[in-house]
Amino acid sequence: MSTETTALSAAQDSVEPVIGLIGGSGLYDIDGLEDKQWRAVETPWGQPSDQLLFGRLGGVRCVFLPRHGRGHPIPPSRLNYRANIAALKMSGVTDIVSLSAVGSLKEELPPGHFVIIDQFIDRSFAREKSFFDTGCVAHVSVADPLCPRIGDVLEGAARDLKLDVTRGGTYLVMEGPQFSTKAESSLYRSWGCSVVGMTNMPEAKLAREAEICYATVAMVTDYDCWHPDHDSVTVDAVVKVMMANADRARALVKAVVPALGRPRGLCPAGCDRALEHALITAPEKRDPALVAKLETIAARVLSRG
Ligand SMILES: CSC[C@H]1O[C@H](OP(=O)(O)O)[C@H](O)[C@@H]1O
Ligand SMILES: Nc1ncnc2[nH]cnc12
Repeated sequence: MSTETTALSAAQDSVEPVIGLIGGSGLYDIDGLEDKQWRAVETPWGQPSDQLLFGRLGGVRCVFLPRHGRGHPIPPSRLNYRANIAALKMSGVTDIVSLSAVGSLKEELPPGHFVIIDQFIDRSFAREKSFFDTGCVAHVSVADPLCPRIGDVLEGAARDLKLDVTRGGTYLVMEGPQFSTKAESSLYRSWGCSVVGMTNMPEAKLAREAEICYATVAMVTDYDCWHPDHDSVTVDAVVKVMMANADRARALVKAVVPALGRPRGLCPAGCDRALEHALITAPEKRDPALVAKLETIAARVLSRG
């Protein structure tokens, strides 16, 4: 390789991170952001849940999106997951930290506990799950659906802050909006799942298609409905625990953003190169209208033809 080519690929491989923060139930704003500004972002997939909040934390560029919109008007099945992820990608986001309220499926994960998720079982069924479609087909790997590099940073910060945290756990994504039956809750427990929630899929799959590193902090708010010594989950109970969790969630965000924002090389886990070998439709068979939409999330690979 010539010196010129080496310098060029080194430049392409260096990342100035922009941190995306997706706030779940109870987290509709982020405090401590400097130069903050709510701005509407239109995408070829429609409107995201709300305007996005742009700003800086410790000098690092951040973009916050309240997943359900401010005031929580949108239920999990009606979220425009594609628009949410496309809006973050179009805003330059390279790394997403998803913050979510979840029910616990294990005795040892009580309300107030944080779990840095490493796997999902996706039982959602009434959602658009891919940016790709007839006219441009792609199959990305989601064998490891969460970014371990961001997971390491989250774990280190959570331990420094002395939060009750577990590294690793499977998040069962249900369709909702009703909470689970006791039979469903027992089934998920028998599968070894750690927590249950309604939102992180297809969000994580779409982030992978958009080549954005994605990690989830699941904040336990309840024992769902399986625990003999605890009442079945209600929204009131979730909101109450989330209020108590909110300060810890904000402290964690403040701690991780400066570390995640340091200039770095490509993600060692390859999340940011997920489309490298994923496109299968021959260039001459691609639908130009779909390709034009995909330019917002997959320009890196589409430009090769
Ligand atoms: C308000 S309880 C149910 C609701 O909370 C979780 O949302 P998020 O992941 O955005 O915090 C859960 O998935 C449900 O959408
Ligand atoms: N028990 C539960 N089931 C689904 N989503 C939740 N979000 C918070 N608690 C939940």
